[in-house]
Amino acid sequence: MAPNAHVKKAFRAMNALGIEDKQVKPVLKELLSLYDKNWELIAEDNYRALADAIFDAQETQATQERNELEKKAECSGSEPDRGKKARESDEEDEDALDELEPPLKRLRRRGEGGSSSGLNSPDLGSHSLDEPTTIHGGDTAPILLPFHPLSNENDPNAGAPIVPKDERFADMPFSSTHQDSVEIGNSSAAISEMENTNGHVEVGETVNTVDGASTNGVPPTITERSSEHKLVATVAESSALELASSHTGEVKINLSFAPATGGSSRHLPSMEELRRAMEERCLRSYKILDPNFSVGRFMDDICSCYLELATKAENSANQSPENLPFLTKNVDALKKSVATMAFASNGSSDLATKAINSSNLSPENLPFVNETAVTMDFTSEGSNDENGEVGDTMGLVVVPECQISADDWRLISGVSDVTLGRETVEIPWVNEVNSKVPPAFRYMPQSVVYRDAEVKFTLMNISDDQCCSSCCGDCLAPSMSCRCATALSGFAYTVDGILQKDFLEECVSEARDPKKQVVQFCKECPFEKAKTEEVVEPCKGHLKRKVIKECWIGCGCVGRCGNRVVQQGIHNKLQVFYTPDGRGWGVRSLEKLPKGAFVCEFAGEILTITELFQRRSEKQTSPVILDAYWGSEQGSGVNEALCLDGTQYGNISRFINHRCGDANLIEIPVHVENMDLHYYHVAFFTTREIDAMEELTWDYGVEFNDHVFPTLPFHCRCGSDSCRNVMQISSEKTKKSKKKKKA
Ligand SMILES: C[S@@+](CC[C@H](N)C(=O)[O-])C[C@H]1O[C@@H](n2cnc3c(N)ncnc32)[C@H](O)[C@@H]1O
Repeated sequence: MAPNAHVKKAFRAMNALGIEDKQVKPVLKELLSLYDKNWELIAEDNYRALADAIFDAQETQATQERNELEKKAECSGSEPDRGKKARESDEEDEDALDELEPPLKRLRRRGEGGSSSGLNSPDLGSHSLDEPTTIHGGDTAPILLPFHPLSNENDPNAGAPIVPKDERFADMPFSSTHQDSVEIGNSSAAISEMENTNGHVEVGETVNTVDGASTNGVPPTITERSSEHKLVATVAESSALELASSHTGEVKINLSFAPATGGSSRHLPSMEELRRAMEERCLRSYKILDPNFSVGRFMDDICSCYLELATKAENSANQSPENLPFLTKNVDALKKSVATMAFASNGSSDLATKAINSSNLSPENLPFVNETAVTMDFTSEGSNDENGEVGDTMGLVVVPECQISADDWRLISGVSDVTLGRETVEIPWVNEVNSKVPPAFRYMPQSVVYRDAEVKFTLMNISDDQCCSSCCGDCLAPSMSCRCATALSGFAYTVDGILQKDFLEECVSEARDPKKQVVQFCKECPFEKAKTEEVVEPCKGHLKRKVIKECWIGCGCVGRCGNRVVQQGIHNKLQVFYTPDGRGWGVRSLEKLPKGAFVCEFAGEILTITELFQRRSEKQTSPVILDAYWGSEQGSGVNEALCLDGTQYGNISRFINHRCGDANLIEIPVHVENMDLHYYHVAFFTTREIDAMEELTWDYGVEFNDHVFPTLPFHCRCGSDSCRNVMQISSEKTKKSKKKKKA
């Protein structure tokens, strides 16, 4: 059978990148099944997903081959002349590495060749990175943006969440894990990581008006300015690195450490190091696939554009601020900034705003890191006054510290990874519904004690029966009799790193099937006590749960032991997206997940229940109560009854929405560090196979007729057939109509 047109096109696009058919075929096959033959998704962004997948496959293969090489080298290593051998093997390794790298990556790294128009028409063999930085005009390659599946005219559902498959149980039970509501988009209340970072950033551009004579003797990397915001000092550091410059050298981009952060004592990376690192990152983070792309040239282009725009302004009669290139296109940020004041003094604040809006310069491509200052250097005619105040012509524009709100900052910086690089995988966000950005919070991959919670991970308190010191290698190997596993009733995980089928089924039925539930009652419930009401109410009961014990540092096994899953962190491709049906942000999986797969844990501040109640009067909370052992023989002291609050400090799980009864995730207590009954990790696992693009949900355990803290009521839109909110509303209606009839 002749290959269909889709297949042909895909092959052609990959061939254009120098990828052979035999490399394309297996990956395409996999992708087709993963995307359920959705060619639209595969073809999006010039077959970006396919190219990505091929690179990933090549990288995996390369790593494997490299590991094998290393292993072989280790085995055959001989003692004499070690230094020379090591040097030689380093060089060989580098060469081998180069050989193993995907061809496109190699090209990009060395600046050999490239295409002139992205994936469709590569033109290998054009500019080298080492060439003079004079490439302008139309031959710059397009930058492919991160993959955000968008709905389109033909397929309005593309990118929309796939409604989870039903997996119903009769009569929805009470669950003792509660989740409070989080105010959507209430970013001003929460502390933002970005705000924090912003506190250190000095972002500015200077358009100095110094004539040629006055610049004599000033090194080209030094910016002339006299702002009270001390950008001069920042750039005048001898450790400044010149990143790029315009063809004529009039415009430069310099990078230096801010002196206040002690940056001057750091190692100053070389241009080559920086370029390599950035190009790797561009490939990884932004999926810039065009072989012609080079960070160096991109920076040079910024300089050239800057010069072009400035020259235009110079030539125009009024030097309109519209022509000033801003490092921000966010109006609100500048409304509050010195920039606005500067223009206002000139009677041009609205023009400043226009200028901001018209700026196409994307700051995400500039190094806006918290310890580093970026400056642009431009020399033209005119003058600044001595105090650095902005004169009548082009002026210094500085966004001062702490003036930009978190939302502004995210808009400006285009931060697309909600984890801020704190997980081993990036988790992008996308909003195809409105212009909202994710709420502000500080991302932390692990829970951290807020203040009083008694959580100790001392080596002293890991008793022998809580670790497997006599194990070695992988505890899941058949010959091992691992204590961690035997402390409970056997291993929860399979060798593939997913939950054992039986274990999962039991967890699900224990949580959802009233006949299987075991509810424990406290003599004095910490929760009821914390309410500080005159009469302490009786305990409402806490669901007993199956728990997992993973191996940890006291154990003799290897880090890759199969009984270490949750502690390895998130590894699947997830995305935060804005739900189209009024549930705010949610999380979906970008790839198919098997049943029983670990997705993420619920990380947040570890609070005592007392702290939770104190906090409740001041802030919104989003707690998960760690009550799996409450009501068992071991009582809970005041500082031992704990919960996790992910509202202000948390991880991706704070975005996971609720679904009544048949959610596709289940939370399972996992002991990692020890078997402390008061603190454990709460890990989410899939209850069934998950499709790519399907939203992930868990049952918060909220009772919609229970208006008692911590369950702040929300109108449930989970859409489940067993929605407790819908049932509750209809039962209330029935009651009301019965009452009416009686009356
Ligand atoms: C932990 S947050 C989940 C993330 C949240 N959607 C957001 O935008 O940040 C919980 C809040 O999300 C909303 N939410 C979660 N599940 C919902 C559902 N099934 N129906 C309506 N709102 C829901 C409620 O406002 C709830 O208080």
